[in-house]
Amino acid sequence: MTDPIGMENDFVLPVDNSNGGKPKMKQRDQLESIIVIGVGGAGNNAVDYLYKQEGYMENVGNSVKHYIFNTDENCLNNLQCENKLVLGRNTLKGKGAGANINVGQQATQESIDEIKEIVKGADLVFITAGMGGGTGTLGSSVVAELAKNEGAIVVSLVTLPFKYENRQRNAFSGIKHLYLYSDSLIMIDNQKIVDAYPDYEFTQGLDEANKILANAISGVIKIIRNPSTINTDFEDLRTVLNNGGKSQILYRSLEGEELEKITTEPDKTIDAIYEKVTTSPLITRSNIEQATAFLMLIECSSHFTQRIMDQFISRFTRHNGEEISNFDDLLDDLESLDDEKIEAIKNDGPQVIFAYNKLPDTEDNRPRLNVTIVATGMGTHAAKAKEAPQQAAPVYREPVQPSYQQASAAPQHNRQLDALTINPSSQARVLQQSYSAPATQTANVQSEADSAKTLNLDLFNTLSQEDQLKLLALLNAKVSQANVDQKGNEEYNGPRVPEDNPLFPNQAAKTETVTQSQAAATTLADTTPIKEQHTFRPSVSADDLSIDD
Ligand SMILES: Nc1nc2c(ncn2[C@@H]2O[C@H](COP(=O)(O)OP(=O)(O)OP(=O)(O)O)[C@@H](O)[C@H]2O)c(=O)[nH]1
Repeated sequence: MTDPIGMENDFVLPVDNSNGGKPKMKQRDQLESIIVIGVGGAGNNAVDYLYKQEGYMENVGNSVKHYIFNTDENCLNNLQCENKLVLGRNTLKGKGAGANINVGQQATQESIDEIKEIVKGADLVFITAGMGGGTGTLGSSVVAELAKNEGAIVVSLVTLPFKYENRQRNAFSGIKHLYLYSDSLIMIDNQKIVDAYPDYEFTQGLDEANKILANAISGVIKIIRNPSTINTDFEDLRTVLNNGGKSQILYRSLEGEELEKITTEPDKTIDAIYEKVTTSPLITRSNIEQATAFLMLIECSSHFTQRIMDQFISRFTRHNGEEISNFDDLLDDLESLDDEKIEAIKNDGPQVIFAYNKLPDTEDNRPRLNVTIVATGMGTHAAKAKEAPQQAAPVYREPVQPSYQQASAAPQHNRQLDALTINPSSQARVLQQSYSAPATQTANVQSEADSAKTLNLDLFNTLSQEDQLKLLALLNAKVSQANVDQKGNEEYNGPRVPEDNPLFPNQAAKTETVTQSQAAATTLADTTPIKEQHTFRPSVSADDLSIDD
């Protein structure tokens, strides 16, 4: 059946490189370890879909290990993938988890030793699962956590249930956990299949979702495995995913009519291509215009000239072609090019790492384009700031206004309070929810001689309520400013390179740190989810406060 809205993808396959030769694969011992794991029925089907695609195993999949995990042994036996693991076999005896997410989680935990062995030494692990069912919903996050503990990049691709299944609560419980252990989480909304393909036969509709999952997986593998004229590799993927924020993987294959006017009306055609690449009828909202880094593989026919490539990539990076004003001056005076001047050069827009491959010409000289994109940084502070460049000081998130602030007027000038300084580099354990701090907590107060003496925060309770309000308001302002300074430096200079940003620290550990600190002292304006909190929260503890007398 033809695609009714003309937007779905062909399958991703490697292409000949521009020299006309076959792509040369790396030697086996040079290869990163890539593993694809399908957990539960939907996850198993997505891996099976990959298997069945003509050319996938020969061209992409052979250097990758594929596994299907399920509590339901029958389901495993009906699929082609030969690496199968029955989860919780001792307890469930090969029967399914019966839509019970706790049963699925326990079954997966029962098989933890086998899973650890499978993900041992992995560099990149793709996990696919259907959210809402018993096995994949929480089983996937158990697998993701084990993979992350191995130091792997974890890319999770999941489906959200149809509305009529009434499994949304389970589904979001799964997403919440999986998000913690995933460097990238791609969600396909099954309900959107109904809207986009209402007349498709049921399984054919499901396959449209499976196709997107499969394309995302094979597209990323291609980006890091296949040599091209301009090459990208695993480390590029690591850099881009290390950029933080939400990420999205997009793939689109276009040709014929869709690109007919690429040489005569490039602007219009590029707008149309952009629209098609960035909107998929099934993937949940991507907000790709907020991305702060892109990894792209562009495979295209000779119609894509230098000028058209410039226009096309700039469409994503929002680069408007304006010259950097002082660029020539800098070039003319290289001898005086010091660190300060280099620091002042603005990288205006998201970073792009791209691979390029020329597609062989067809007999009828049809324009062709395959584009695979990993976009990251959506929903981050930097991305928001790009949307609102007029803001003088970037704001990470809308803090919930604490009640004490709503009640108080703007803080009055107070020499002692004004001199308050904050060390923004410490972990988040902010101010007490109530004004009375535990007697054990202290703040450092600096005398004029700059020697620190200690103020017991019990003293805080001796202040009048008005002074307490002033102090708290001022602290909050200082925290925001410190955060702005710190994050501004880190995030406005483009994506962080791995050296600056420890690679994928154990997310579980992160969560624990924040949870402990939350227990120690509840933050004043705290309604942010744990992961976001870890990333964006102002970081100040009572121990980090000092007051210049
Ligand atoms: N797109 C797509 N979605 C599927 C497919 N199979 C199942 N789903 C969805 O995934 C959800 C979970 O179903 P399964 O993966 O079969 O469930 P499970 O994780 O194996 O859990 P149990 O069957 O309870 O052991 C369902 O509610 C469906 O919404 C599929 O082949 N394609």
